[in-house]
Amino acid sequence: MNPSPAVTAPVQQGGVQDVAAAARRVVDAIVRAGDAIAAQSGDLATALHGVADRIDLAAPPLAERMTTMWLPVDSRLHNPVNGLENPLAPPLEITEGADGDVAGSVTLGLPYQGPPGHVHGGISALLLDHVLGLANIRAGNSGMTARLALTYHRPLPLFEELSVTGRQASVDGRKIHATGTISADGHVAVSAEGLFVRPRAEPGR
Ligand SMILES: CCCCCCCCCC(=O)SCCNC(=O)CCNC(=O)[C@H](O)C(C)(C)COP(=O)(O)OP(=O)(O)OC[C@H]1O[C@@H](n2cnc3c(N)ncnc32)[C@H](O)[C@@H]1OP(=O)(O)O
Repeated sequence: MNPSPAVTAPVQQGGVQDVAAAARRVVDAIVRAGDAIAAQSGDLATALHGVADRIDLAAPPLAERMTTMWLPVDSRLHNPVNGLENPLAPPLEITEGADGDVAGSVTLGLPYQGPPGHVHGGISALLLDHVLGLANIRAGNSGMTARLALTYHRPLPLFEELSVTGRQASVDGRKIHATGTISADGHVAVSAEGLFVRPRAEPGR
């Protein structure tokens, strides 16, 4: 039997992952500081634009980047959930369960706030869509999200470690069902049922 495809990417020190981590820190600091940085806003904006200009100068043409970033390892590095090279990714730390399930842990700060002190519901959907998708990839049968039904049982706290789980439940032709949860302090706060549809095979493939 083939081993299930890996859904985690290697952690690297000193590369693009460090730059993404620094950018994440900037986002968090801006949201935490709020009006406290109003007096320095001109200087700060100029400095940050300067950093963005340096990075833009080094970036390849978009079409080139769009090709290389979908190589299998790169897609695990740049996605907006556990992609360590993507500053938008919280990032969720993924572990692959021995039983084929996928689990993740993450602690979310103020940039992800919805209700006061709690996680925005759309962020929960993002985490679960991704982890259910990864569980399907691990199971060797994956597809596009066609429907994602979420139940919000209780508010999900910021600043506490959250556990995210996903598992493939069944496969019916091109239709794949997967389920998952997000828990805090051992209590399920959000549960999900997803329908994923494997794209039709292209003619000649
Ligand atoms: C590290 C890498 C990270 C990897 C993990 C990432 C996971 C993230 C996953 C995503 O976020 S994907 C992006 C969000 N999803 C989309 O953009 C999908 C947009 N929709 C589509 O592209 C198409 O609608 C889709 C491929 C889902 C289905 O189109 P098809 O033309 O292949 O479906 P078709 O009409 O042939 O239906 C096939 C079966 O699925 C059913 N179906 C399709 N869409 C449905 C739907 N929306 N709700 C319920 N059932 C649906 C349909 O009824 C039918 O059932 P039966 O076989 O029983 O008749």
